[in-house]
Amino acid sequence: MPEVSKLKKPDVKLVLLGDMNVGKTSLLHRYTERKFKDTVSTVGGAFFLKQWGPYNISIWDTAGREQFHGLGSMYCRGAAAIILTYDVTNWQSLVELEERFLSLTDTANHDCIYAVVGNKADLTDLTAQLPQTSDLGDQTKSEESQVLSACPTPPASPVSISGVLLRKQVTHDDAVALYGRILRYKCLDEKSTLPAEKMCFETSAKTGYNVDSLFETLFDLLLPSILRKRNENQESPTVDLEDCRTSGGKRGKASCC
Ligand SMILES: Nc1nc2c(ncn2[C@@H]2O[C@H](COP(=O)(O)OP(=O)(O)OP(=O)(O)O)[C@@H](O)[C@H]2O)c(=O)[nH]1
Ligand SMILES: [Mg+2]
Repeated sequence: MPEVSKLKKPDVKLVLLGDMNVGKTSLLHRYTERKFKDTVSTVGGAFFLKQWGPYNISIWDTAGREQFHGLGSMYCRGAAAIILTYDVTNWQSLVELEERFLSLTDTANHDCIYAVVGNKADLTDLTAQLPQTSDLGDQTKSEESQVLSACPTPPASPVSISGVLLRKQVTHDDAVALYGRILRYKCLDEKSTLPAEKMCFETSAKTGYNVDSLFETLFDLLLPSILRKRNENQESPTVDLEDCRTSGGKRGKASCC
């Protein structure tokens, strides 16, 4: 797997959360391996280390199945960024984020960054069906031009290249509204935190649509956390047990609101 190593010490932790079948594992495969592969439903969780410039970012892919729910808060402990993933064709997958997954983030860092991500956009949007240039070799680039020349302007009617588009069940506005509720749950001021327009994405793990943009936006936003952590480690090379106990100790919902 390119740029992925299991030996280096991670600087920060990013966690993918969301219901089963929304495409968390596929998003990670697409980003790390540049492919859309067959997946099996994740058991427990899986860990990848991504080298981002001189920094190492651990990315945790978690299981969405209810039976693994208890593990979620453990995976979120000390997280610097959490991707809350839903499926744009499945309204319930957005509801589950709020009802089942949001409370798991209580163990994340107090300054954790949240992204709300609607995956499988290729099923509902024509633009998300076009292959992403960054993922294409020369041969596939010419295939892309064929697709583009066969479709010089996007058709007005919802007819897709690969078949009939599905009805979008979750709109961008629904995701933005959820992002606002997440900020309120976290007792964060909307004016002083990252804006919803920047933190709500629609992606397709299948075509690669917006996948690099999602991960790389988050990595850039994580830079201050990484630098702070590296500074702290240089200043105090000894282990602070109190800090260890509370590093994931985000204030609980009840205590902050
Ligand atoms: N059309 C389309 N299908 C997708 C996309 N992403 C994932 N899938 C399909 O959705 C199914 C579930 O994908 P996974 O990546 O295994 O989902 P998951 O969220 O990791 O599921 P759990 O591990 O059970 O929590 C698979 O059949 C994927 O091929 C996408 O962007 N577009
Ligand atoms: Mg999975």
